[in-house]
Amino acid sequence: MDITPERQQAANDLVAATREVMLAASVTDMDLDEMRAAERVLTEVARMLGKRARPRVVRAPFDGPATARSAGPDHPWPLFAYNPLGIPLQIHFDGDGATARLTPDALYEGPPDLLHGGFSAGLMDCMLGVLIQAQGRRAVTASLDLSYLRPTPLDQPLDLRSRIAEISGRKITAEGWIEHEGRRTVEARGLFIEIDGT
Ligand SMILES: CCCCCCCCCCCCCCCC(=O)SCCNC(=O)CCNC(=O)[C@H](O)C(C)(C)COP(=O)(O)OP(=O)(O)OC[C@H]1O[C@@H](n2cnc3c(N)ncnc32)[C@H](O)[C@@H]1OP(=O)(O)O
Repeated sequence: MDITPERQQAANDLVAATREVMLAASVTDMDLDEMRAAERVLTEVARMLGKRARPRVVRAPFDGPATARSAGPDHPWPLFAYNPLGIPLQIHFDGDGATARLTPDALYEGPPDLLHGGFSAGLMDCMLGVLIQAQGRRAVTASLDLSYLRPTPLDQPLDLRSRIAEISGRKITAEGWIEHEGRRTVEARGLFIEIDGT
């Protein structure tokens, strides 16, 4: 990553604040005038930040997850620290497995009071894909199968887990699941194919 630690921290803080704004803007029940005033402020902020922009969101280094994995389970790897659209995760690695804890808020609602299934799929793709990345392998998702076993609630802590199931040449199969209060709500199985390049 070609930015200094101070800039990384400032970018992470800005993204975290943006996420707060996204949630507040989605659920606000203020008066019309106040909403319009907030919109003007946000438009101005967007103009200010957009004066000098990169073509893409900052990428974390490829070997970040592997470094976190070798440092042990107490050194989580942060995901989506640079992108407010992603669901931020702190992924802990332990050998061939990964875990993360998340409390999804109103931004991630699908059915009333429940986590949107598309977000569950994205979370699983990340839990599986980053675990593979943490083994030092460059791989992309070829297929991802999900079973939605029971509804996944919002505003409650969820445990996300993944593990490597099988490696055969370039093909890596990984499994993952989402748990609420010890019961699985979603299960996933993904096939990842190793690729060349960066
Ligand atoms: C450059 C970027 C660097 C990135 C560095 C990593 C960054 C890490 C970030 C992690 C972040 C979180 C994880 C996000 C992960 C994504 O979101 S990845 C984005 C979504 N995925 C994609 O865009 C992939 C698009 N698909 C492709 O590029 C190509 O189809 C693939 C998957 C590379 C395979 O193409 P290919 O290399 O030509 O493979 P091919 O030789 O046809 O097949 C190889 C084997 O795989 C099997 N296979 C291939 N596809 C399938 C399939 N869909 N179903 C079943 N079997 C299949 C074949 O049957 C074959 O099996 P064998 O005959 O060897 O037994």
